[in-house]
Amino acid sequence: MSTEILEQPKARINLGALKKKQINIAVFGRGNVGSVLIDQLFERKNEIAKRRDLELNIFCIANSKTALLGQHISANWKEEFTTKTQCYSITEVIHFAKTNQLKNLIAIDNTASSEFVNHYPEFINSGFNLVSSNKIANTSSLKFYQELRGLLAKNEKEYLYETNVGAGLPLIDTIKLLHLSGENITRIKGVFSGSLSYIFNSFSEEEGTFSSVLKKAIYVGYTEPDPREDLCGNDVARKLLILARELDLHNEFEDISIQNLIPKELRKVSKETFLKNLEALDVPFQIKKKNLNKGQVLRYVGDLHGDLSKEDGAILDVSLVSVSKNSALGNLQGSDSLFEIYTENYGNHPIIIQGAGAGSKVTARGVLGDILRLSDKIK
Ligand SMILES: NC(=O)C1=CN([C@@H]2O[C@H](COP(=O)(O)OP(=O)(O)OC[C@H]3O[C@@H](n4cnc5c(N)ncnc54)[C@H](O)[C@@H]3O)[C@@H](O)[C@H]2O)C=CC1
Ligand SMILES: N[C@@H](CC=O)C(=O)O
Repeated sequence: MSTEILEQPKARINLGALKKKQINIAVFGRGNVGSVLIDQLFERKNEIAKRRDLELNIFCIANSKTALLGQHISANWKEEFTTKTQCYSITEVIHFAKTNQLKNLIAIDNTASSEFVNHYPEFINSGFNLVSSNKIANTSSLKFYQELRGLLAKNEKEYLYETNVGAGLPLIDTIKLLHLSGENITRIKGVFSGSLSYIFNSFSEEEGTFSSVLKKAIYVGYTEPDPREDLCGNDVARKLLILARELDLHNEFEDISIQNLIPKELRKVSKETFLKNLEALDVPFQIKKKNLNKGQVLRYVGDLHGDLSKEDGAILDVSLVSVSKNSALGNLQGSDSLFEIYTENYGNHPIIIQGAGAGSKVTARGVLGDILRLSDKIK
């Protein structure tokens, strides 16, 4: 019997040359979060291409006034942004995507602008998916919120916003899954703000004035573009409302009871005047600190409670409280947020999610996570 050695057939398919799925990204807002996100995208691009067969391509980078548009923007974007930008409108960006036949589109909203949110429907109708760190769309009227979801479903588009609550922490996804799987969430309580966590953790422990700690929080990028949004409680209130709506509760922003931390005379002045007068906060907060009992510290807390099984049964409170230094909330360090999620089956032992609740790096990483999640969903 003779044995024939068969020659191995030559591979006919060059797998390396197979086209990767190209995801075309327009980034709006190139401030703290936006610019770190763009850098992270360029840093991770090759690794992601290798591991996920995805080509993440940025074709637009814009701030409030000007935009850089190009089929493939390079890692040298900062320099190009100073030399090659143009005034733009959203319609022009959409037109650019159409004429260049760009598919698999994602618009990223890293602004804090309500005006920009008004363009979401235009993006969706033009074939864009959305990712946002901006919390405004989810905290506008319930009517807008529901219509947006209707429009997304009609156009088979996605909208991800994991960084809206807890920056890079996996919070919204966890709440969504618990709720969808039928685990009854009965209460969510905690320190929702990274900046206010940092401010009260430092101020309660250290000798410095309130304004000096606040200035540092602004400087490192923990606060909102207008820090009054944090200090007046709106930012924490928004986060509370976003979580409430994830649980299908029908609350409006006006339903939230909010303790405003800004002295009355500084609430309506311009941002510049406010920033020049931060020292006006020193005495009121020094008094609050002095009035604390031994072993207590200040924490700014959000609380979603009441009857969460009824659409209109929830109570939403945002307030400054004194807690024992030895409690979970009292123990917080740095800019950590802490979310206690109480559910029927977990009883009195809440699921706890804790970690940095603000900062451009963790937030940008969370936005990048949403881009990757969305890229997987795009067929
Ligand atoms: N800083 C943080 O730790 C976190 C921030 N966020 C959210 O991220 C968003 C951005 O925050 P930052 O980067 O700190 O703000 P930033 O003030 O540093 O940057 C905002 C950017 O948006 C641009 N912009 C404003 N209006 C615009 C418009 N109509 N069209 C296009 N661009 C516009 C500005 O020119 C600027 O480039 C905010 O919505 C904030 O709530 C969310 C989680 C954590
Ligand atoms: N200003 C916010 C930033 C994240 O949402 C905060 O302090 O938590």
